[in-house]
Amino acid sequence: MEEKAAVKKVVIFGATGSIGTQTVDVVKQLGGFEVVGISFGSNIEIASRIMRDLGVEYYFSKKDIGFGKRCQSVDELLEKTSPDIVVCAIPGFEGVKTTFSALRYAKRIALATKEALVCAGPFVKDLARENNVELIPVDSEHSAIFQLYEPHIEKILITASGGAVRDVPLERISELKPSDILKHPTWSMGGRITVDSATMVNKLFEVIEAHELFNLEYGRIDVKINRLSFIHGIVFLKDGVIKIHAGKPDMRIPIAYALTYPERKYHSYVADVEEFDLTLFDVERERYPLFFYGLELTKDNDDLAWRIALNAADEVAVNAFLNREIMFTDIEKVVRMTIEYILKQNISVQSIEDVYEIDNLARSYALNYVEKEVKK
Ligand SMILES: NC(=O)C1=CN([C@@H]2O[C@H](COP(=O)(O)OP(=O)(O)OC[C@H]3O[C@@H](n4cnc5c(N)ncnc54)[C@H](OP(=O)(O)O)[C@@H]3O)[C@@H](O)[C@H]2O)C=CC1
Ligand SMILES: CC(=O)[C@@H](O)[C@H](O)COP(=O)(O)O
Ligand SMILES: [Mn+2]
Repeated sequence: MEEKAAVKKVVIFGATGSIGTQTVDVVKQLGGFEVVGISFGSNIEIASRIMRDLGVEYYFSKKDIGFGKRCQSVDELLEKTSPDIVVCAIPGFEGVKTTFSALRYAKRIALATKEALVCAGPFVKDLARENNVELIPVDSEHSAIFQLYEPHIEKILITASGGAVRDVPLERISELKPSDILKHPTWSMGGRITVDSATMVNKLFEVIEAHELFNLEYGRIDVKINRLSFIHGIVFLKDGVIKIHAGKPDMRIPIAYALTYPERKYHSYVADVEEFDLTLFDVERERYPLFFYGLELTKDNDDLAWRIALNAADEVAVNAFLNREIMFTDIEKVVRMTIEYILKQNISVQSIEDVYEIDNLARSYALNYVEKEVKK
């Protein structure tokens, strides 16, 4: 008789967000997974709904939701729940910190928080190896490459949608407001990543993420625009074979794969040939200056310092933009100036403590720069 697989215990960090709530949908369809704990920021309404709906016992948040068992820290949440899988889906540097916690307790991390690999890729990978933690990407393009991956790779390609600015005349981009930039053409996501799609800082993060996950030199990672986000990733093998990963944009698919890997158990809509969009366009240099600025930096600087500064400054600038304190095009200034400041300090990142220190330094610089030089 076939043995029944044990139910897997899951903790979701960032449960009330776009990835978090889609993870809840997936778990409900799949069966065989029990959400034993969640963390969230301030959305008590959605958190309460998830807790009740799934019968979640533990949570961590600065807010008290009035029922369930509230933990005092992320570490306590992980200690109490002993999860098999942690879904890391908190954006920004807070997401980096909580991913480090997950690396000490989980057997598998379903990683949406790409910032962890951008700011601290080598440390994240070392800890995963030492603690025997499987690191499975959730980011759609990286899930695609992960699913296609085999040795003998010549190069890979990940796609970009082009974000909200892709069809806007260049001279009008600076006028765009948060409500314009938050209209993503293909995906429905949280605020930070949606703005990052428009600057293509998201794609710069993803190039770095692919470099870390698949140990590929930057020169072997290509980016093209696919307007419907129908193609997610392409792997070019040395024997001439090209493998394409495609399908309608739906984050539930990579989330489910990260939970069920190496099996596939999730059911979703299957696109018909009439819906295929296999056309790829070049990324325009003038439209996405930060993306190209960052790509230049990958060429001769493999130290982490500029990457930590990139994330910190972008986080500060995107917040300021969403709060209507700076213009969309000011994001570029804040990020460039902060990276240049950090590069001048000539700090080599040797430890996780250094990562925290540089984040602090870059964040303070960026905040000050926004306040003194760019605020409207
Ligand atoms: N959304 C997507 O399709 C994709 C997202 N990603 C990555 O996944 C991550 C999450 O993105 P997304 O789901 O879109 O983001 P959202 O903004 O939709 O959700 C963020 C979640 O994190 C919580 N949160 C935010 N700040 C804190 C904090 N300081 N402490 C504790 N919890 C916090 C929020 O809580 P609350 O709302 O309750 O305050 C919310 O639950 C990001 O790293 C993003 O780059 C990657 C690929 C695709
Ligand atoms: C869904 C997902 O993986 C996002 O990271 C996506 O890549 C964002 O869209 P852009 O291609 O516009 O950056
Ligand atoms: Mn992506």
